[in-house]
This record gives sequence, structure tokens and C-alpha cells, in this order.
Amino acid sequence: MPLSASLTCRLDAPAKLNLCLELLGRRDDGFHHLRSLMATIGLRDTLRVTAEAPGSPVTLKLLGAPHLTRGVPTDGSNLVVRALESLRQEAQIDRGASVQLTKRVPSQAGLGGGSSDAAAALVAGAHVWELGWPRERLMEIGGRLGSDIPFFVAAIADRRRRAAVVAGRGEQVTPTPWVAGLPVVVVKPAGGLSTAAVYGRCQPEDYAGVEGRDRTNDAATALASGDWRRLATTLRNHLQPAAVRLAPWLEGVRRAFDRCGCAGHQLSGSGSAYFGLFPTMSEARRAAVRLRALRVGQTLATTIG
Ligand SMILES: C[C@](O)(CO)[C@H](O)COP(=O)(O)OP(=O)(O)OC[C@H]1O[C@@H](n2ccc(N)nc2=O)[C@H](O)[C@@H]1O
Ligand SMILES: Nc1ncnc2c1ncn2[C@@H]1O[C@H](COP(=O)(O)OP(=O)(O)OP(=O)(O)O)[C@@H](O)[C@H]1O
Repeated sequence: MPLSASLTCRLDAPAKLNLCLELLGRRDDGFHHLRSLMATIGLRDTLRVTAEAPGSPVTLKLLGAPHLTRGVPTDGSNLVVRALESLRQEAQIDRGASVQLTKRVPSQAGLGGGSSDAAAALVAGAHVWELGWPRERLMEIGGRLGSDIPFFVAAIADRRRRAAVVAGRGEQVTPTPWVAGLPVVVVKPAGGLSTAAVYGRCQPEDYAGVEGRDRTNDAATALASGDWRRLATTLRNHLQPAAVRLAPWLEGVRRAFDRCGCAGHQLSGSGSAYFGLFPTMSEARRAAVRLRALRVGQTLATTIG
């Protein structure tokens, strides 16, 4: 059988927002039980993976603007390389891969950039190495590398899964219907936040009393109907108080969204990116212009899905 040494796969690795993020308690392993409505947005890295001959290493070339690639490792600690190394260990193969990763998603933003890259690497790697594995197996491998990765594997492998209710540590992914094109404005302040540091500053008071109401389910119902006003009333992020304790300047971003008349806005994941929902794309673009003038960070008007 001829080796398909030149087989190449190019995939988008989208960013995500946590439209609702509820913490339910701390686990014995130090992680938190959560439930969250996650959805991809129209901001994405691009990954190109080419299969190389047996015995070759996994190599990575990083492309993108300096402010986006700064701090992103190019060695074996990059999540893309870790994902491909895990894949070939699991498959017990020694095929190599050369990867070109173009960064557009900012890091330390709560937008899941590195996790999405890792998920795209798993999907692309399985394709170019012709493993023929089901999505579920790739999600399981991804879950060992990071809590957000199973969601992204599902979203990248099947566009219908670009929105999901995520539970457990992040490994339980239940796709939920979404209506394309809901406008959002995302702001990434100059400062970033470490996910571990934000979880580390979380206190039980930040999420006490949540048991009674499943706001994530309400948010999923609103997203399925495409009703942005209803979705705006279901926003919640239990990590936001901890993020604000660590980075008080986030209050300035919150106030900026208020000043733009945005009806629903919050932090995404562990931050520092912040987003707001808008009824139309023209209103989102107008708000983005105002937010840029307020100089709160890199600002993008885009859509969910
Ligand atoms: C904030 C979110 O992005 C929301 O989707 C995720 O919960 C975090 O996902 P992630 O970046 O893939 O996180 P991981 O790489 O698995 O873990 C980073 C750190 O976050 C904390 N962590 C993460 C997930 C979770 N359910 N509970 C936690 O307490 C742990 O301190 C962990 O050391
Ligand atoms: N492919 C990658 N892209 C970006 N960062 C990476 C990558 N691989 C490893 N990293 C490291 O991981 C750190 C966090 O990156 P990432 O963008 O995933 O975090 P995040 O925005 O906090 O995402 P999340 O929403 O998953 O918490 C970076 O600061 C960087 O050192």
C-alpha cells in the first residue's frame, strides 16, 4: 500500500463563548463540576496538518500577528503537538506530521484558542494518518489534555455541534440546537488571565444557591429559538467575580458595554475576553466602533455558530 506521505488536512479551529457558565462545586481532584452552554463564533485559527513518513517528528510552524503569537509555545508544550503526540501514542504509529498553525484567536482570553487548536489537530491527525476513528474516541483523548477540548472536537468534526451543553469537568458534551447568525461583539483587553489562577480565586459564595435553577438549560432553550433578548436574560458566569478580583480593570470593560446600551454582556469562560449580544449585525458593528473609541481592547463584531 503506498504511503500517503503528502496527505494534507486544513481545518478551522474556532473560538468559543460560554453563554452561560455555572459552577456546581469543587471536586476531590481540585477541578470544578460545571455546566455551561458553549458555542463557537466566527473567529478562528487555521491549522494545516500534513502527514510525514514513519520516523519523522511532529513539527510546528506558527504564523500570525506578533500580539497573537507572543507567549504561544512552538515546542512540544504547544497543545497541537501534545494532541498529535497523544494520538500517535494511542494509535501506536510512528508517522510524523508537519503542522502550520495560523493564530487569530487571542490567548489567555477564555475563548478556548489553544483547546480548539488541539481539537483540530486531533481531527486532522486522525484524517491524515487514516485512523478512521469515531469522533467519540478523539473526544476522549482530547479530554485527557484539557477540559474544553471534547467540545471543540465535536464542533469541528460536525458543524451541527457548534453549540453544546457541557457538564462534568467539561468532558460531557450534549449538542444543542442553535440559530445561525446571532450577532456578538467580543473585546479582548490587553491583559490576559490564566484559567488556573481564576479558578483558584473562586470562592463557594460566587456560586452558592445555584442548585435550584438550571440557567444553562434556559440559555440553551433561548439559543435554540434564536431569541437574543431572551438569551441576554439567561447570561451568567460564575467565574466572573473571581476574574474581577484578579483583574479589577475588567470593571472598565463591563462599564463600556453598558455605555454602548448593550442589553446582555459578560466575561467568556475565565476571561479576559468579554462579549455582548446584539439584535442585529449593524447594531453590533456600531457598538464595536464605540468600544474601539473607548480603547478597552481588541474589538470584533461577529456571529455565534
Ligand atoms: C473556563 C473554561 O474554558 C470554560 O469553558 C474551562 O472550564 C477551562 O477549560 P480548559 O482551559 O480546557 O482547562 P484545563 O486545561 O482542563 O484546566 C486548567 C485549570 O482550570 C481549572 N479547572 C478547569 C476545568 C474545570 N472544570 N475545573 C477547574 O477547576 C483547574 O485548576 C485546571 O488546572
Ligand atoms: N496552540 C496554542 N495556542 C494558544 N496557546 C497555547 C497553545 N498551546 C499552548 N498554549 C499555552 O496555553 C496558554 C493558554 O492558552 P489558551 O488560548 O488556550 O487559553 P485561554 O484563552 O485561557 O482558553 P480557555 O478558554 O480554554 O481557558 C497560553 O498562554 C499558551 O502558553
